[in-house]
Amino acid sequence: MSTSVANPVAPSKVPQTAADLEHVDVQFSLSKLWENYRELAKPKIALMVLFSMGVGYLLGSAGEWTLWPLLNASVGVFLAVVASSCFNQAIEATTDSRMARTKNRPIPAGKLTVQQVYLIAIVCSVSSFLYLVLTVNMLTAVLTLGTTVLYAGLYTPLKRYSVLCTAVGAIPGAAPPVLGWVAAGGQLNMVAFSLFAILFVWQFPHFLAIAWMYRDEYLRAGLKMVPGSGREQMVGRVAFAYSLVLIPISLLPRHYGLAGDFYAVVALILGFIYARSSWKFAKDESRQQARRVLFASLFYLPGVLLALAFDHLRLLS
Ligand code: HEM
Ligand SMILES: CC(C)=CCC/C(C)=C/CC/C(C)=C/COP(=O)(O)OP(=O)(O)O
Repeated sequence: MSTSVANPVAPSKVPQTAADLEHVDVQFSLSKLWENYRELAKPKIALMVLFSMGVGYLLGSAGEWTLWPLLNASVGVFLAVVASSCFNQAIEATTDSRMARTKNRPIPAGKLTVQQVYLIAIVCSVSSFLYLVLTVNMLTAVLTLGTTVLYAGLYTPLKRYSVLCTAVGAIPGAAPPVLGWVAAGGQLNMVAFSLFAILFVWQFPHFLAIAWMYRDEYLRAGLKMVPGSGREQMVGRVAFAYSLVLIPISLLPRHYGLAGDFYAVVALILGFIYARSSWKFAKDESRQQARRVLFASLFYLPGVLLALAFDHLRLLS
């Protein structure tokens, strides 16, 4: 494992004497330390993962859910998300340093070394696996570890070689509700698959909009994230096609009896809003329209999951 990243501590800042040490602002250092670890964990994405997992847990427990197993599953999956993100940042230290969006992450900014981040990744991965085996169940532990392996071991290196990487990355991305489902004792059946399918398809307009916005950065960094080889309107059209496919897919939970008409109506309305933003993006590939697709995606997913959870509880009561 080699690194070209500079030593995080500049020599001029290293305290030389005991008197210097007294002047080290402990509070400042702690807040800096916290900032580094927060950046490593990608907290907003982690929150969305935990929320999706929580909804999967609620649906998988068929009305018999209790708080402790949910908290245990959340701890285990959170550790795996941190591990996944650390592996990703350690593997991509060089490409991250070439993009404005990622160049201030702890490794390219010289605040943590590649080795330190790999160490955190391994510790979090092992802790996640053991924690889930001991407090939840073996299936959840194995699937969560598999999710990290797929994300860090396949998707992340593939970004440099093929645009198909995003279809691979969408598999770990769609795993969270299934992890919650199996943590609650649910079987790996078509019902669990319907939750997976919603997140899987949802991701395409989400990351196509992002890939288009950052296409120049990705190109400079040598990452193959944008389909269509630069052809006009290609990215928008693909995003729109996926947003249309998402509409019938989003109705599967109703088909399997997880939720009822309330959910179906909300899913149709949100699906229409998401498809409309993608359609506008397809017609006018601009930064503003791409941002709107990203915004619609971040509104769609929690909205659909909330409606699903709410309607499921309504049917049970
Ligand atoms: C192949 C799949 C995915 C790719 C390539 C991807 C990529 C990205 C990127 C690059 C950003 C940063 C956008 C920016 O800085 O402007 C982002 C934002 C975000 N993504 Fe994804 N994403 C994927 C799947 C997911 C999944 C599965 C979730 C959650 C379950 C998710 C949740 C989010 C959230 C919440 C944000 C906003 C974060 C923020 O504003 O800091 N993404 N995504
Ligand atoms: C254990 C578990 C549930 C893990 C889930 C991992 C996870 C959140 C996957 C999301 C999907 C994804 C491909 C994100 C983008 O990564 P990127 O490398 O393209 O993002 P970046 O360019 O910002 O690093």
